[in-house]
Amino acid sequence: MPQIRLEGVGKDYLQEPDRRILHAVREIDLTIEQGDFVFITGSSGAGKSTLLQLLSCEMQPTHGAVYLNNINVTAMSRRQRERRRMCFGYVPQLPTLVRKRTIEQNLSAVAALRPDRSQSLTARIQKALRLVGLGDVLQRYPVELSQGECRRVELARAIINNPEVLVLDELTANLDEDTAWDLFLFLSEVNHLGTTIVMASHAKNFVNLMRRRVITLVDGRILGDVQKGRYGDVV
Ligand SMILES: Nc1ncnc2c1ncn2[C@@H]1O[C@H](COP(=O)(O)OP(=O)(O)OP(=O)(O)O)[C@@H](O)[C@H]1O
Repeated sequence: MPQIRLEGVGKDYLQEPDRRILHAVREIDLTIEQGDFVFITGSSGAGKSTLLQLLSCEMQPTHGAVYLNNINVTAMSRRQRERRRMCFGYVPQLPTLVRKRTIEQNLSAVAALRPDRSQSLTARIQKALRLVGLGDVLQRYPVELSQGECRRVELARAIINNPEVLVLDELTANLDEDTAWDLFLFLSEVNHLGTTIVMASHAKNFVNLMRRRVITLVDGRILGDVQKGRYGDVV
């Protein structure tokens, strides 16, 4: 049974000021199995971020349905959908750390959603930060960290509740090669332990080195879906 299945999924946006309808994602049929590592590639505006938000139930489609473990999530109430969303760890494209909160406060809001009696919140936060290669930054504010460190904090927040699926939107954009490579190696290990990873990326070199499943979007449609693919593969 596929972990995630999209059937005829489309997303339209109403564009201001002329109220033109933009078909950002069109009639997508897609299945993702538990343990897959999938790159979503395509040029700017191809619909990658929209597709990630649709498949992780962050956004409702205009057409079609999203199934998680064969259950139609699109047909659920908002509250039921939000509960299902707990199985995802999501790092959006734009930074989302709250500037006026410490790193500990930023992570504890998410960690508290899935309490674990065997460990304190602080211990869990420290562990997640260590896993992504960060030292003691608990009492620091986002503005006191580099861009790469902030991305790592966002990744730590995404993994803290042991999600079944990690959905990552341009996690390594604007990071130096060493930092990006460290993150790709970390993600390989997480995937090896069974977590599904779906990642939008422009990082051509890394996509080519990793040789995982590569989905290529063009104008909101899937043009290529290649196992052990390379950036831009369409067959
Ligand atoms: N909230 C929105 N309202 C209106 N149009 C939107 C909205 N979000 C995205 N779009 C448009 O939908 C299309 C797809 O956007 P999306 O962000 O999914 O593409 P992308 O492939 O992730 O692009 P990039 O690589 O630049 O991040 C673009 O033309 C974008 O301008």
